[in-house]
Amino acid sequence: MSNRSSDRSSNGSSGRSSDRSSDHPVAPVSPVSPVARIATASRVAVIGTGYVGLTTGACLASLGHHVVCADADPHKVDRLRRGEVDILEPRLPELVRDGQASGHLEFTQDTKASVAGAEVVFFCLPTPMGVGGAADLAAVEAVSDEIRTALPHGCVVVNKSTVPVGTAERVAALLGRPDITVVSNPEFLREGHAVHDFLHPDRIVIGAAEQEAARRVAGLYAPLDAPVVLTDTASAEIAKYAANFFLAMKLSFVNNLATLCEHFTADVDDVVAALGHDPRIGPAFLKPGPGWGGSCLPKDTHALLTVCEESGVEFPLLRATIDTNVEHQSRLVERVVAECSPGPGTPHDARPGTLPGALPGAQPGARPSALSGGPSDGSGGSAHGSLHGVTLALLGLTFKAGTSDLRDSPALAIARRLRERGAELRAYDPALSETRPDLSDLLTIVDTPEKAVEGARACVVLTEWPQFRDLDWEAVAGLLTAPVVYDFRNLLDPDRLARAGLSWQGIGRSLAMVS
Ligand SMILES: NC(=O)C1=CN([C@@H]2O[C@H](COP(=O)(O)OP(=O)(O)OC[C@H]3O[C@@H](n4cnc5c(N)ncnc54)[C@H](O)[C@@H]3O)[C@@H](O)[C@H]2O)C=CC1
Ligand SMILES: O=C(O)[C@H]1O[C@H](OP(=O)(O)OP(=O)(O)OC[C@H]2O[C@@H](n3ccc(=O)[nH]c3=O)[C@H](O)[C@@H]2O)[C@H](O)[C@@H](O)[C@@H]1O
Repeated sequence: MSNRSSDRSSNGSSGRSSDRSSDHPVAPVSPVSPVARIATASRVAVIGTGYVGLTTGACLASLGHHVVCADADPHKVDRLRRGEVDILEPRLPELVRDGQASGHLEFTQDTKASVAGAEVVFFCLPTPMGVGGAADLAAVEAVSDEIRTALPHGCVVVNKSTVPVGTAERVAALLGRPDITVVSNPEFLREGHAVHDFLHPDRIVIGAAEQEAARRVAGLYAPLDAPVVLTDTASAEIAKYAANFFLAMKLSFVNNLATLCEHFTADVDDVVAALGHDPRIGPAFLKPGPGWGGSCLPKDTHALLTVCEESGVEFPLLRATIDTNVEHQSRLVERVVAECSPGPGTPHDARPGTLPGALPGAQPGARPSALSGGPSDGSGGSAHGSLHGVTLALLGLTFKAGTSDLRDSPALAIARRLRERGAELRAYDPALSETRPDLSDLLTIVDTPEKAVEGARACVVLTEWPQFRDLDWEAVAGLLTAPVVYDFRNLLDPDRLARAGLSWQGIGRSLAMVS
């Protein structure tokens, strides 16, 4: 394609306020600075009003475009028409209500009707993990079929969903409309920062076989101050998977690094700080945790793996990235099992220092050779320990702080493994205490942290909600039967916990180092 180029938008590059260079899971939600409105408004349809579609629709409307959003879920459409947004995204409810009030934003359940008069039609449809790990394109295919005859002559169909390479061509074939160009315009927003990221993107990637279609899509974003990468559809599709794969790779790297640090009584946070000063590496996205998850990183890495396997392309790093995540979670679970299993000589109500591998929480530094990690031989300790009769308190269930999304949450993956080992689980998550999703086959959701820890054998922090830092840890110590806190986000202040009489166990950091 002739328009392969990497350039900057006409607005230049200054002034963007993206906070991703310092991105880590506990980053505060960044303020969204105002963005100028468009000079020439377009008529846009957005199909699918989830995290990506609703954000796209509401933000494009805020720029001055006329947007009709369609969704197959009638309840969601009803709620949106009433201005009710059921996902946790700062500023999104306001943008939805403003868009409706100004007449720039409408919602319908009628997908076919939504495209009437549209110059640009966005697909923001789910592409979940399907059989064998491949991306399930059922929604994309169904909608292509549904709207093919209703699309206005010469309009542009834009795929914002994350899809395997070749999908733009496939959608074009399904539409069977030579007058219509299918453009790939992958989305890079993060949940919990969706509006900010949409209005202040690091880059806008547009893949198209026709310059005119690419220009029309780029024009929609004209007020945003962002670099635009114009390319072909295959490159745009690969760029999206490559970004999520690279992010996952950083996390698998840092989680393995944490294990290495545990082995040598080093401090992973200091190691990352040292790495991060090198501008070729940077500090972002290197916070160790309970494994990476969420609605996209797991499904996208698996989908890319399937693409590689099907096309006969070897990409060993990708397999290693996925496997490392699973192994990391096993290691964390085995740590808990090894220390909390009510085996001989491990009484349920043991005090600090009497647990195998536990650190004397009230005396940081008293055992400098003791690591926050459990067995560091890579095996993660005994795989045979049982947690039958053991109650554990889980703090945090969402896949990261700032969202209520549970899709592929590492917290749930760890909970499932602990449950398989026989543990009774009581969980508190600030984003779920009102909605209380039914997870009754796995755990009990309670509405305060105190109810979670009362009578529990230990507490496991799985999501980095900042408010956990300020819990009444003295009260927690009094409610747990053994005063151990597994901080799998390195969120808490170990000295603060020690003062409360709790033994803190983080990832990749020894108590000797943190004190
Ligand atoms: N969630 C995220 O942070 C990001 C997601 N993506 C990608 O964007 C795509 C959408 O993701 P989300 O917005 O998270 O999904 P979502 O699950 O939140 O929303 C999808 C919406 O599409 C609707 N839908 C499903 N089938 C439909 C049909 N046949 N007709 C009309 N509406 C239909 C659903 O009712 C739902 O409201 C996926 O490919 C995802 O990988 C890309 C970047 C960020
Ligand atoms: O394609 C997508 O859907 C999106 O996927 C991720 O965004 P998101 O799923 O919102 O979540 P992230 O903030 O990337 O976090 C993913 C996982 O990594 C974990 N994480 C993240 C950063 C870190 O330093 N450490 C860490 O453990 C989080 O806790 C979480 O489990 C990408 O960051 C977005 O750019 C992308 O658009």
